[in-house]
Amino acid sequence: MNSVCVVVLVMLGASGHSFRFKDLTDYVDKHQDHYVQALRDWVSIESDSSDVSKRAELQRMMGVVEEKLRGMKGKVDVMDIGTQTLADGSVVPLPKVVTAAFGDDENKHTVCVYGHMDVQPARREDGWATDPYNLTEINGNLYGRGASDNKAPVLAWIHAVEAYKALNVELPVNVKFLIEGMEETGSDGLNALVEAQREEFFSDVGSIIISDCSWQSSRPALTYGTRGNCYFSAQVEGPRQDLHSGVDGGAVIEPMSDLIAILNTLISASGQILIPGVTDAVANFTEEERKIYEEVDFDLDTYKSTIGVDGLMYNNKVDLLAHLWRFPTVSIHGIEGAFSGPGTKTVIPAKVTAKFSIRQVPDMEPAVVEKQVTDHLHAVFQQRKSPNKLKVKMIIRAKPWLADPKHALYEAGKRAVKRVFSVEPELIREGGTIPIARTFQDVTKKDIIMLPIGGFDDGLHSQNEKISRYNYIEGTKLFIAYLHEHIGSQANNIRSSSRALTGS
Ligand SMILES: CC(C)C[C@H](N)C(=O)NCC(=O)O
Repeated sequence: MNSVCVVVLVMLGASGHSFRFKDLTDYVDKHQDHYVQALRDWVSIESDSSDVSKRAELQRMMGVVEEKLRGMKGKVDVMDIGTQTLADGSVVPLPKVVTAAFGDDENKHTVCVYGHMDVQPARREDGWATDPYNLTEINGNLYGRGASDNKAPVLAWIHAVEAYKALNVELPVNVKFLIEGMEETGSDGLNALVEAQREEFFSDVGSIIISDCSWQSSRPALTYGTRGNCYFSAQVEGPRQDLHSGVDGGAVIEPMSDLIAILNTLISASGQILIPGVTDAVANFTEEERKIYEEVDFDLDTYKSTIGVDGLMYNNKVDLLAHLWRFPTVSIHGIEGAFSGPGTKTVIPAKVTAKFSIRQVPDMEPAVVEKQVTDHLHAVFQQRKSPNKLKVKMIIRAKPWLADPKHALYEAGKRAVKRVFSVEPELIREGGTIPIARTFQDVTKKDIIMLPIGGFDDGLHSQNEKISRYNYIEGTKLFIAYLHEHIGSQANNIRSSSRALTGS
């Protein structure tokens, strides 16, 4: 091959499309302060989906996304997904879903970028060093609730498309967006929307991209699996109202004692799930998986110091990663109705409701887990012969998702990572849950790639959540590169190559 051919090939890329990557990334570099300000504006909106008193803010957030996409001249639609019935029976509107389309060239592949605008709760007094809703930059990190999960990644995708348009560079693929506002609480209403839109919005979509997760180390990663989530409430109700522990203590069987006792039968100190049958369906840990885990750049000491603990459940990398990614676990999150303020209130709470969840993996079935957990808790409660009443309810039923990391989409992802970061990405799974991922796979039958830009130490859901300026800006470049590399995989090849593995 002569040098003229080489130069032409570099300019056109493997696909034959011209690709002004340097112009695009220069544009991103020049606009980075503007991108940080956009993130500051978005983080300032308290779009907490778990607190209905914040529902107006969440709706406002969805309106801001809609306006942004309209301003970019996308074909925008706002979809009503109905209402949510709360525990007390009241009904509130669900936040609207915003979709947009950039380009409708039939000769091009169409990707759909999914993201969410809702966040977990955050209050300064939870231990944040800065106001969670005022994005604050310290040493290259941008601190704020939702910064990493998932506002910066959604903005990075929007800015990637914006850069192509601003420089008049033809988008190599048609790009659609689907942005929701209930991800953190189980994507209420979205499953039905995906079903309803299968032959409409999704008809021309070739593949779906999700950037709602994090790297496992400082090395960029591609994610090929997430755990699911069966989230429960267990309520024990006793006296008509709260009692005085001096006046009545000793006479009554306390709801809190009942509740703590049954919660203590969920998981052992060494991490073994004690609910009969729950782990029976878990898929076998294969040698192939073990080999992938061995390749992951993950240091236990760094992990310990990042999360601030002295010891872990497992002391070798492979076992630890396996228990983070592909084995189930039980977490107890909190108790509603319990005294939790400062001071020394001596109350006997009359009604207490525990919240706990089981991160669920292939091949567990939520309906089976629901029955196993409910039967188990009622059986141990019965043994206590308590006069109190127990009610168990499964509130979130999100299935796990698993893809084939050898799929052509992942090859495109690898090339994009290499182009931007000059390293091979690692292939990882994610212990958290993206509830809609599995529905996308099962209902639309489209292939999915998870392309994370969050850092391993971003502190999602925790105090002082952040994303680094580096990850945000280089992540935008990664998305620009991915849109190009995607066509390098040849749309036909992507459409016909092996489908994602399902797991159940
Ligand atoms: C790391 C997760 C996949 C991020 C996601 N946005 C999330 O928080 N999902 C809800 C969950 O509880 O896992």
